[in-house]
Formats: sequence, structure tokens, C-alpha cells
Amino acid sequence: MLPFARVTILGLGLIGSSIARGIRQHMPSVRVTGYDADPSVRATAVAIDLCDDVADSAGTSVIDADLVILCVPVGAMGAAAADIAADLPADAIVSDVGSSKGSVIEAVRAALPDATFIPAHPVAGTENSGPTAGFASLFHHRWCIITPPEGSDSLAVERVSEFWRRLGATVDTMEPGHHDRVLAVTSHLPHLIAYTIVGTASDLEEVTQSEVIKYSAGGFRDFTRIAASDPTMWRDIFLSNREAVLDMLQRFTEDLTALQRAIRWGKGDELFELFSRTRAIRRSIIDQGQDDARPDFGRSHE
Ligand SMILES: NC(=O)C1=CN([C@@H]2O[C@H](COP(=O)(O)OP(=O)(O)OC[C@H]3O[C@@H](n4cnc5c(N)ncnc54)[C@H](O)[C@@H]3O)[C@@H](O)[C@H]2O)C=CC1
Ligand SMILES: O=C(O)C(=O)Cc1ccc(O)cc1
Repeated sequence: MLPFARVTILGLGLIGSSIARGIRQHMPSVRVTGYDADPSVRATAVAIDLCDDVADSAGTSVIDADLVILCVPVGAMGAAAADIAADLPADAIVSDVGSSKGSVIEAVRAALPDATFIPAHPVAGTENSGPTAGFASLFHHRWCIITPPEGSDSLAVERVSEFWRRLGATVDTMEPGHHDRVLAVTSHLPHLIAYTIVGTASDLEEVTQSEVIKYSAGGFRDFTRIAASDPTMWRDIFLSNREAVLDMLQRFTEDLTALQRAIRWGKGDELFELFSRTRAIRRSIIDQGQDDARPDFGRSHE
């Protein structure tokens, strides 16, 4: 049996529109209502026939929903939740897709103290944003981490888990604080490093902009893809997962300083040992079939 019959998606960008498309593909009998605060996004959603219905306000979008998914930047989760507070059916489940969990749980709980809130994070995305960037297969064979706060209703957790399995994801559950530490090192720090390296390269006076672009084969090119990620979304992630990111950044800075010393003092064996270890990590990820499934890495959208 389908876990939900009427799903409302608040925020029709990359993730919201991918969920809408995934529902059409995998759960075609489910009715999808969408809402976005940006009128031009709502107009695009209507033009591309993304949902069964695009509502004019957040409140009207949720009136008969049994699942409401907040797909807005993490800094806007509290406001989006407050906008539906007066109209949310008592038995609806509220979920989200935010990249950080602790601060989102706090903000949504403050706005919707009586709602059943089951937070989730699909660990799948691209550097693109907006309603036309989404695609139905985004979540296929990717993790979706559910982070139920203590005391969560287990049936509600199972229904949200089943929803994500139907979209093609593999579901895991994690304590919210642990999630934020794990993602700080596997996702947030890599983005910070990419933003830094691309910014540094463009600031270097002796390297002109045209040379940066001209010679951007290989490693630098990979960094520019990540550094093209949405500025609002990533500003919000760093501010909301501040403690964990600062902690991991401290560790990273120490390790970088150690590498700096190894280079300065010609300690080739130290460099070789690290690079061998990291090569083995990459190879074990590939062996486990967890290499990149994004379309720009050679896989089809559908
Ligand atoms: N982009 C990615 O690769 C991934 C993003 N996420 C998370 O998903 C969420 C959404 O990200 P994207 O879809 O990439 O962003 P996006 O920028 O493509 O879409 C966000 C949409 O939310 C709308 N919005 C903002 N405030 C709103 C409000 N108060 N009410 C209604 N609509 C509002 C915006 O107008 C925009 O259309 C974020 O929390 C992000 O951390 C999770 C996994 C991957
Ligand atoms: O495009 C990439 O490389 C990503 O890392 C996408 C992504 C961004 C944010 C998330 O919370 C999860 C996945």
C-alpha cells in the first residue's frame, strides 16, 4: 500500500521538483500539490505541468495533505513551517529535505509544536537549482537519511521511509546531531574547500581569469562544478551547521598544516603514504558501487 495519498511540496526547486517528478513516475496515483514563495517559480511549475495543482498560498496548499515536505533552504524552514501552521491537518505528517538537521528540527518544532515532524535528508543533488533542474531519477540508489527526534512515532517514521524507498532511495536512520557531524565532513567541508579554491584562484593577480578558465581541465574543473552550487542554500547550511563545520574545519586546517610541513621539508614518504591511503578510499567507494550517479557523470536522467 502507498504510504501517502496527497503530498504537498513547499519549495519547487531542484529537490522539490525532483520529488514531484519521482512521485509521477513511481506513485502515479498520488496527488501532488506544490507551492513556492517565488511567483515566477510557481508560473514555471504550472507551465511544465510539474504538479497536479500549484496553490497560490502556503496555507491553501496543505489543507487536505497527508504528507507535507518542506523543500526550502534550511534558513527558511522555520518561516515555511509557520506559513502552514493555521491550515495543517492534525493528522498530516510534516517532513523536510534539509542538508542540516539540528537547527531545522528546532525551527520547525517552534513553528509547529503539535505536528508530527519526521525530518529527512536525501543525500543526492547537483550544483543546479530551480524547478527545471530536477529529474525523477535523482534519488535512485542514493541514501536518504531519516533523523527522527527522540519519541518520534515509529509508524510515521516507517511511512516516510517507505515514501523514500518508492522514490528509489536507500533509507538509513541517524540521530540528528550525528547526522550533522557526518555531513559536515562528507559534504559541507568539501563545498567550503571548493568555494575557497575557486575564489583564491580568481583572486590571484598573476593568474588572469581567462587562464583559470582556459586551463581548467582536471581537478580545478571538478571544484568549479561544486563551487557553482546555490549561494543561498550553502550560506544557510554553513550558518545552520556552524558548530560541526567549525570543528571539522579545525581538524582539516591541522592536517593541511602537516602537509605544508611535509612539502617544505621534502618529506616525500609522508605525502606518498597519505596519497596511497586516499587512493584506496576512492577505490573502495567505487568497488561498493557508490560512485557518482549524477547525470553529468555519464548516467541518464530517466
Ligand atoms: N541542491 C542539492 O543538491 C540538495 C539540497 N538539499 C536541501 O534541499 C533544500 C532545497 O534545496 P534546492 O531544491 O536545491 O533549492 P532551490 O533553490 O532549487 O529551491 C528552493 C526553493 O524554495 C523556495 N522558497 C524559499 N523560501 C520559501 C518559503 N518560505 N516558502 C516557500 N518556498 C520558498 C525558493 O523560491 C526556491 O524555489 C535545501 O534545504 C537544501 O539544503 C538536500 C539535498 C541535496
Ligand atoms: O552536487 C554535489 O556534489 C552534492 O554534493 C549535492 C548535494 C548537496 C547537498 C546535499 O545535502 C546533498 C547533496
